[in-house]
Amino acid sequence: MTSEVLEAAPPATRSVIDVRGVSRWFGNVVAVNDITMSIGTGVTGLLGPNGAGKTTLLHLMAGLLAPSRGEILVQDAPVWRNPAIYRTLGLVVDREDTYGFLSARELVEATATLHKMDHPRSAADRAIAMVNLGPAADRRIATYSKGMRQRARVAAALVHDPAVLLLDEPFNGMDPRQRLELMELLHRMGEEGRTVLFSSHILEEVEQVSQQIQVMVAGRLAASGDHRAIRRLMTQRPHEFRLSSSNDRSLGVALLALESVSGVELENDGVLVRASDYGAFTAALPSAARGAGVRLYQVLPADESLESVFSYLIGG
Ligand SMILES: Nc1ncnc2c1ncn2[C@@H]1O[C@H](COP(=O)(O)OP(=O)(O)OP(=O)(O)O)[C@@H](O)[C@H]1O
Repeated sequence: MTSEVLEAAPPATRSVIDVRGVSRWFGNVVAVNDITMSIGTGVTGLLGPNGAGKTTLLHLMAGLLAPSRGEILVQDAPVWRNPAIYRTLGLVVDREDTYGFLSARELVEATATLHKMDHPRSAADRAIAMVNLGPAADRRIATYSKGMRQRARVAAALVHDPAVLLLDEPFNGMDPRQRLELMELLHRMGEEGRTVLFSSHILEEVEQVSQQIQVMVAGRLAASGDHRAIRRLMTQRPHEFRLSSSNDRSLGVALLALESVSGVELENDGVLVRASDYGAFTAALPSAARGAGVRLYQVLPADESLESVFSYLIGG
Protein backbone atom coordinates (compact mmCIF):
# COMPACT_ATOMS: atom_id res chain seq x y z
CA MET A 1 0.00 0.00 0.00
CA THR A 2 3.08 2.25 0.33
CA SER A 3 2.64 4.86 -2.37
CA GLU A 4 -0.53 3.50 -3.89
CA VAL A 5 -3.64 5.59 -3.64
CA LEU A 6 -6.35 3.87 -1.66
CA GLU A 7 -9.35 4.27 -3.88
CA ALA A 8 -12.22 3.77 -1.46
CA ALA A 9 -15.09 4.57 -3.80
CA PRO A 10 -15.51 6.04 -7.27
CA PRO A 11 -16.47 9.73 -7.48
CA ALA A 12 -20.23 10.12 -7.25
CA THR A 13 -20.60 12.54 -10.12
CA ARG A 14 -19.03 13.61 -13.39
CA SER A 15 -15.63 15.18 -12.97
CA VAL A 16 -15.52 18.99 -12.84
CA ILE A 17 -11.95 19.50 -11.65
CA ASP A 18 -9.43 17.23 -13.31
CA VAL A 19 -5.94 17.12 -11.87
CA ARG A 20 -3.65 15.20 -14.19
CA GLY A 21 -0.19 14.16 -13.02
CA VAL A 22 0.41 17.52 -11.36
CA SER A 23 3.57 18.41 -9.49
CA ARG A 24 4.73 21.74 -8.18
CA TRP A 25 8.10 22.39 -6.64
CA PHE A 26 9.68 25.46 -5.09
CA GLY A 27 13.45 25.09 -5.44
CA ASN A 28 14.21 21.83 -3.70
CA VAL A 29 10.83 21.54 -1.99
CA VAL A 30 8.27 19.36 -3.74
CA ALA A 31 4.99 20.79 -2.44
CA VAL A 32 2.72 18.76 -4.74
CA ASN A 33 4.01 15.46 -6.01
CA ASP A 34 2.46 13.79 -9.04
CA ILE A 35 -1.20 14.15 -8.07
CA THR A 36 -4.02 12.83 -10.19
CA MET A 37 -7.57 13.31 -8.92
CA SER A 38 -10.99 14.23 -10.16
CA ILE A 39 -13.52 16.19 -8.20
CA GLY A 40 -17.21 16.08 -9.06
CA THR A 41 -20.12 18.30 -8.05
CA GLY A 42 -21.09 18.48 -4.37
CA VAL A 43 -18.78 19.09 -1.43
CA THR A 44 -15.37 17.44 -1.25
CA GLY A 45 -12.91 17.75 1.62
CA LEU A 46 -9.17 18.02 1.07
CA LEU A 47 -7.71 16.58 4.26
CA GLY A 48 -4.07 16.64 5.28
CA PRO A 49 -1.66 17.71 8.00
CA ASN A 50 0.09 21.08 7.91
CA GLY A 51 2.56 21.33 5.07
CA ALA A 52 0.90 18.52 3.08
CA GLY A 53 0.57 20.78 0.04
CA LYS A 54 -3.14 21.59 0.26
CA THR A 55 -2.73 25.35 -0.22
CA THR A 56 -0.40 24.83 -3.15
CA LEU A 57 -2.85 22.43 -4.80
CA LEU A 58 -5.80 24.82 -4.31
CA HIS A 59 -3.77 27.69 -5.79
CA LEU A 60 -2.84 25.48 -8.76
CA MET A 61 -6.54 24.64 -9.23
CA ALA A 62 -7.42 28.34 -9.12
CA GLY A 63 -4.89 29.17 -11.83
CA LEU A 64 -2.78 31.29 -9.46
CA LEU A 65 0.27 29.06 -9.76
CA ALA A 66 1.79 27.28 -12.74
CA PRO A 67 2.22 23.53 -12.36
CA SER A 68 5.86 22.43 -12.68
CA ARG A 69 4.48 19.34 -14.39
CA GLY A 70 1.04 18.08 -15.47
CA GLU A 71 -2.13 20.06 -16.00
CA ILE A 72 -5.41 20.94 -14.33
CA LEU A 73 -8.71 21.28 -16.16
CA VAL A 74 -11.88 22.83 -14.80
CA GLN A 75 -14.99 22.00 -16.81
CA ASP A 76 -12.65 20.63 -19.48
CA ALA A 77 -10.68 23.89 -19.86
CA PRO A 78 -7.09 24.33 -18.65
CA VAL A 79 -6.84 26.72 -15.69
CA TRP A 80 -3.31 27.97 -16.21
CA ARG A 81 -3.05 31.09 -18.38
CA ASN A 82 -6.78 31.05 -18.99
CA PRO A 83 -8.34 34.19 -17.47
CA ALA A 84 -11.78 33.19 -18.77
CA ILE A 85 -11.78 30.45 -16.13
CA TYR A 86 -12.01 33.06 -13.34
CA ARG A 87 -15.71 33.40 -14.20
CA THR A 88 -16.14 29.77 -13.20
CA LEU A 89 -14.01 29.82 -10.05
CA GLY A 90 -14.14 31.36 -6.61
CA LEU A 91 -11.25 31.04 -4.15
CA VAL A 92 -11.24 31.83 -0.44
CA VAL A 93 -7.61 32.03 0.65
CA ASP A 94 -6.33 31.11 4.09
CA ARG A 95 -5.35 34.61 5.17
CA GLU A 96 -6.62 37.02 7.71
CA ASP A 97 -5.78 40.18 5.82
CA THR A 98 -8.68 41.87 4.10
CA TYR A 99 -8.93 45.60 3.47
CA GLY A 100 -10.11 46.60 6.92
CA PHE A 101 -11.11 50.12 5.86
CA LEU A 102 -13.78 48.74 3.52
CA SER A 103 -17.17 47.50 4.60
CA ALA A 104 -18.11 43.96 3.54
CA ARG A 105 -20.57 45.42 1.07
CA GLU A 106 -17.85 47.59 -0.52
CA LEU A 107 -15.43 44.65 -0.71
CA VAL A 108 -17.98 42.31 -2.27
CA GLU A 109 -19.27 44.96 -4.66
CA ALA A 110 -15.73 45.82 -5.76
CA THR A 111 -15.17 42.12 -6.49
CA ALA A 112 -18.40 42.02 -8.53
CA THR A 113 -17.17 45.06 -10.50
CA LEU A 114 -13.84 43.32 -11.16
CA HIS A 115 -15.82 40.40 -12.56
CA LYS A 116 -17.57 42.93 -14.84
CA MET A 117 -20.98 41.93 -13.57
CA ASP A 118 -23.94 43.88 -14.92
CA HIS A 119 -25.40 44.69 -11.51
CA PRO A 120 -22.59 44.63 -8.96
CA ARG A 121 -24.73 46.12 -6.22
CA SER A 122 -27.47 43.52 -6.35
CA ALA A 123 -24.92 40.72 -6.80
CA ALA A 124 -23.19 41.95 -3.62
CA ASP A 125 -26.51 42.07 -1.74
CA ARG A 126 -27.25 38.47 -2.77
CA ALA A 127 -23.81 37.18 -1.76
CA ILE A 128 -23.95 38.99 1.59
CA ALA A 129 -27.35 37.48 2.29
CA MET A 130 -25.99 34.01 1.47
CA VAL A 131 -23.38 34.28 4.23
CA ASN A 132 -25.81 35.94 6.69
CA LEU A 133 -23.70 39.05 7.06
CA GLY A 134 -26.62 41.41 6.40
CA PRO A 135 -26.80 43.47 9.60
CA ALA A 136 -23.02 44.07 9.70
CA ALA A 137 -22.47 44.54 5.98
CA ASP A 138 -22.01 48.32 6.15
CA ARG A 139 -19.55 48.31 9.03
CA ARG A 140 -15.81 48.47 8.41
CA ILE A 141 -14.27 44.99 8.16
CA ALA A 142 -11.63 46.09 10.71
CA THR A 143 -14.37 45.92 13.36
CA TYR A 144 -15.38 42.32 12.50
CA SER A 145 -14.63 39.13 14.37
CA LYS A 146 -12.43 36.54 12.66
CA GLY A 147 -15.47 34.50 11.63
CA MET A 148 -17.24 37.54 10.19
CA ARG A 149 -14.15 38.48 8.21
CA GLN A 150 -14.09 34.96 6.86
CA ARG A 151 -17.72 35.25 5.81
CA ALA A 152 -16.99 38.54 4.05
CA ARG A 153 -14.27 36.79 2.07
CA VAL A 154 -16.62 33.90 1.25
CA ALA A 155 -19.21 36.41 0.00
CA ALA A 156 -16.57 38.04 -2.23
CA ALA A 157 -15.62 34.63 -3.65
CA LEU A 158 -19.29 33.82 -4.31
CA VAL A 159 -20.41 37.11 -5.80
CA HIS A 160 -20.11 36.07 -9.45
CA ASP A 161 -22.01 32.86 -8.76
CA PRO A 162 -19.14 30.48 -9.64
CA ALA A 163 -19.71 26.83 -10.50
CA VAL A 164 -16.58 25.93 -8.54
CA LEU A 165 -15.73 27.22 -5.07
CA LEU A 166 -12.34 26.52 -3.49
CA LEU A 167 -11.79 27.30 0.18
CA ASP A 168 -8.51 27.05 2.08
CA GLU A 169 -9.06 26.11 5.75
CA PRO A 170 -12.38 28.00 5.86
CA PHE A 171 -13.29 26.93 9.40
CA ASN A 172 -10.13 28.25 11.01
CA GLY A 173 -10.88 30.67 13.81
CA MET A 174 -14.64 30.26 13.64
CA ASP A 175 -16.76 29.70 16.73
CA PRO A 176 -19.11 26.67 16.73
CA ARG A 177 -22.15 28.62 15.54
CA GLN A 178 -20.29 30.29 12.67
CA ARG A 179 -18.80 26.92 11.78
CA LEU A 180 -22.26 25.37 11.60
CA GLU A 181 -23.56 28.20 9.44
CA LEU A 182 -20.69 27.88 7.00
CA MET A 183 -21.14 24.10 6.92
CA GLU A 184 -24.79 24.61 6.02
CA LEU A 185 -23.87 27.10 3.31
CA LEU A 186 -21.35 24.70 1.76
CA HIS A 187 -23.94 21.91 1.91
CA ARG A 188 -26.50 24.09 0.19
CA MET A 189 -24.04 25.06 -2.52
CA GLY A 190 -23.19 21.43 -3.11
CA GLU A 191 -26.85 20.50 -3.34
CA GLU A 192 -27.41 23.26 -5.87
CA GLY A 193 -25.02 21.42 -8.16
CA ARG A 194 -21.87 23.43 -7.51
CA THR A 195 -18.45 21.94 -6.96
CA VAL A 196 -17.12 22.88 -3.55
CA LEU A 197 -13.64 21.85 -2.40
CA PHE A 198 -12.36 22.89 1.01
CA SER A 199 -9.17 22.05 2.86
CA SER A 200 -8.82 21.10 6.49
CA HIS A 201 -6.48 19.20 8.78
CA ILE A 202 -9.33 17.92 10.97
CA LEU A 203 -11.03 14.66 9.98
CA GLU A 204 -14.18 15.32 12.06
CA GLU A 205 -14.65 18.68 10.37
CA VAL A 206 -14.30 17.20 6.90
CA GLU A 207 -16.65 14.30 7.71
CA GLN A 208 -19.40 16.64 8.83
CA VAL A 209 -19.46 18.52 5.57
CA SER A 210 -18.44 16.22 2.78
CA GLN A 211 -19.19 12.77 1.48
CA GLN A 212 -16.06 12.66 -0.60
CA ILE A 213 -12.61 13.09 0.88
CA GLN A 214 -9.20 13.44 -0.71
CA VAL A 215 -6.34 12.84 1.71
CA MET A 216 -2.99 14.51 1.02
CA VAL A 217 0.22 13.73 2.84
CA ALA A 218 3.68 15.12 2.06
CA GLY A 219 2.63 16.38 -1.35
CA ARG A 220 1.03 13.11 -2.41
CA LEU A 221 -2.52 11.85 -2.64
CA ALA A 222 -2.67 9.22 0.13
CA ALA A 223 -6.31 8.17 -0.03
CA SER A 224 -9.44 9.09 -1.82
CA GLY A 225 -13.07 8.20 -1.43
CA ASP A 226 -16.23 8.13 0.62
CA HIS A 227 -15.94 9.51 4.17
CA ARG A 228 -16.98 6.24 5.81
CA ALA A 229 -14.31 4.34 3.94
CA ILE A 230 -11.67 6.92 4.89
CA ARG A 231 -12.74 6.71 8.53
CA ARG A 232 -12.42 2.92 8.36
CA LEU A 233 -8.95 3.23 6.84
CA MET A 234 -8.00 5.46 9.74
CA THR A 235 -9.54 3.43 12.54
CA GLN A 236 -9.06 -0.20 11.47
CA ARG A 237 -5.36 -0.05 12.03
CA PRO A 238 -2.96 -0.95 14.81
CA HIS A 239 -3.57 1.47 17.62
CA GLU A 240 -2.13 2.09 21.08
CA PHE A 241 -4.13 3.02 24.15
CA ARG A 242 -3.07 4.01 27.64
CA LEU A 243 -5.52 2.78 30.29
CA SER A 244 -5.76 3.29 34.01
CA SER A 245 -8.02 1.26 36.25
CA SER A 246 -8.68 -0.07 39.74
CA ASN A 247 -6.47 -3.10 39.01
CA ASP A 248 -4.15 -2.71 36.03
CA ARG A 249 -2.67 -6.21 36.25
CA SER A 250 -6.05 -7.98 36.18
CA LEU A 251 -7.18 -5.69 33.40
CA GLY A 252 -4.05 -6.50 31.39
CA VAL A 253 -4.70 -10.24 31.73
CA ALA A 254 -8.33 -9.84 30.65
CA LEU A 255 -7.37 -7.73 27.64
CA LEU A 256 -4.75 -10.19 26.45
CA ALA A 257 -7.57 -12.69 25.96
CA LEU A 258 -9.22 -10.41 23.39
CA GLU A 259 -8.62 -11.19 19.76
CA SER A 260 -8.32 -7.50 18.89
CA VAL A 261 -5.42 -7.04 21.34
CA SER A 262 -1.91 -7.86 20.18
CA GLY A 263 0.07 -6.69 23.19
CA VAL A 264 -0.19 -5.45 26.77
CA GLU A 265 2.50 -3.71 28.80
CA LEU A 266 2.26 -2.77 32.47
CA GLU A 267 3.48 0.75 33.12
CA ASN A 268 4.00 2.69 36.38
CA ASP A 269 0.57 4.21 36.39
CA GLY A 270 -1.42 2.18 33.91
CA VAL A 271 -1.45 -0.31 31.04
CA LEU A 272 -0.31 0.26 27.48
CA VAL A 273 -2.44 -1.78 25.09
CA ARG A 274 -1.71 -2.46 21.45
CA ALA A 275 -4.92 -3.17 19.57
CA SER A 276 -4.86 -4.62 16.09
CA ASP A 277 -8.32 -3.24 15.36
CA TYR A 278 -9.44 0.06 16.89
CA GLY A 279 -13.17 -0.53 16.37
CA ALA A 280 -13.22 -4.10 17.69
CA PHE A 281 -11.08 -3.23 20.72
CA THR A 282 -13.10 -0.19 21.83
CA ALA A 283 -16.30 -2.23 21.46
CA ALA A 284 -14.96 -5.13 23.54
CA LEU A 285 -13.17 -3.11 26.25
CA PRO A 286 -16.07 -2.28 28.63
CA SER A 287 -17.31 -5.86 29.00
CA ALA A 288 -13.76 -7.22 29.30
CA ALA A 289 -13.14 -4.85 32.22
CA ARG A 290 -16.49 -5.66 33.79
CA GLY A 291 -15.84 -9.40 33.43
CA ALA A 292 -12.52 -9.00 35.27
CA GLY A 293 -14.20 -7.00 38.04
CA VAL A 294 -12.06 -3.98 37.20
CA ARG A 295 -13.19 -0.37 37.18
CA LEU A 296 -11.84 1.68 34.26
CA TYR A 297 -10.66 5.18 35.17
CA GLN A 298 -9.23 6.44 31.91
CA VAL A 299 -8.81 5.31 28.31
CA LEU A 300 -6.54 7.50 26.20
CA PRO A 301 -5.30 6.87 22.68
CA ALA A 302 -1.50 6.85 22.95
CA ASP A 303 -0.80 7.62 19.31
CA GLU A 304 -3.73 9.74 18.28
CA SER A 305 -1.76 12.49 16.59
CA LEU A 306 -3.03 13.14 13.11
CA GLU A 307 0.48 12.65 11.80
CA SER A 308 0.56 9.05 13.05
CA VAL A 309 -2.76 8.35 11.33
CA PHE A 310 -1.50 9.85 8.11
CA SER A 311 1.85 8.13 8.24
CA TYR A 312 -0.04 4.86 8.67
CA LEU A 313 -2.17 5.70 5.66
CA ILE A 314 0.85 6.18 3.44
CA GLY A 315 2.58 3.17 4.95
CA GLY A 316 5.25 5.26 6.73
N1 LIG B 1 6.22 29.87 -2.27
C1 LIG B 1 6.84 28.86 -1.68
N2 LIG B 1 8.18 28.80 -1.64
C2 LIG B 1 8.82 27.76 -1.05
N3 LIG B 1 8.19 26.72 -0.45
C3 LIG B 1 6.86 26.72 -0.44
C4 LIG B 1 6.11 27.78 -1.05
N4 LIG B 1 4.78 27.50 -0.88
C5 LIG B 1 4.72 26.34 -0.21
N5 LIG B 1 5.96 25.86 0.05
C6 LIG B 1 6.28 24.60 0.74
O1 LIG B 1 5.51 23.58 0.17
C7 LIG B 1 5.04 22.67 1.17
C8 LIG B 1 3.52 22.59 1.11
O2 LIG B 1 2.97 23.82 1.59
P1 LIG B 1 1.41 24.15 1.57
O3 LIG B 1 1.25 25.51 2.17
O4 LIG B 1 0.89 23.91 0.22
O5 LIG B 1 0.84 23.04 2.55
P2 LIG B 1 -0.54 22.99 3.34
O6 LIG B 1 -0.99 21.58 3.31
O7 LIG B 1 -1.45 24.03 2.80
O8 LIG B 1 -0.10 23.34 4.79
P3 LIG B 1 -0.69 24.44 5.79
O9 LIG B 1 -2.01 23.92 6.23
O10 LIG B 1 0.35 24.47 6.88
O11 LIG B 1 -0.75 25.73 4.99
C9 LIG B 1 5.60 23.18 2.48
O12 LIG B 1 6.78 22.46 2.74
C10 LIG B 1 5.88 24.62 2.20
O13 LIG B 1 6.93 25.08 3.03
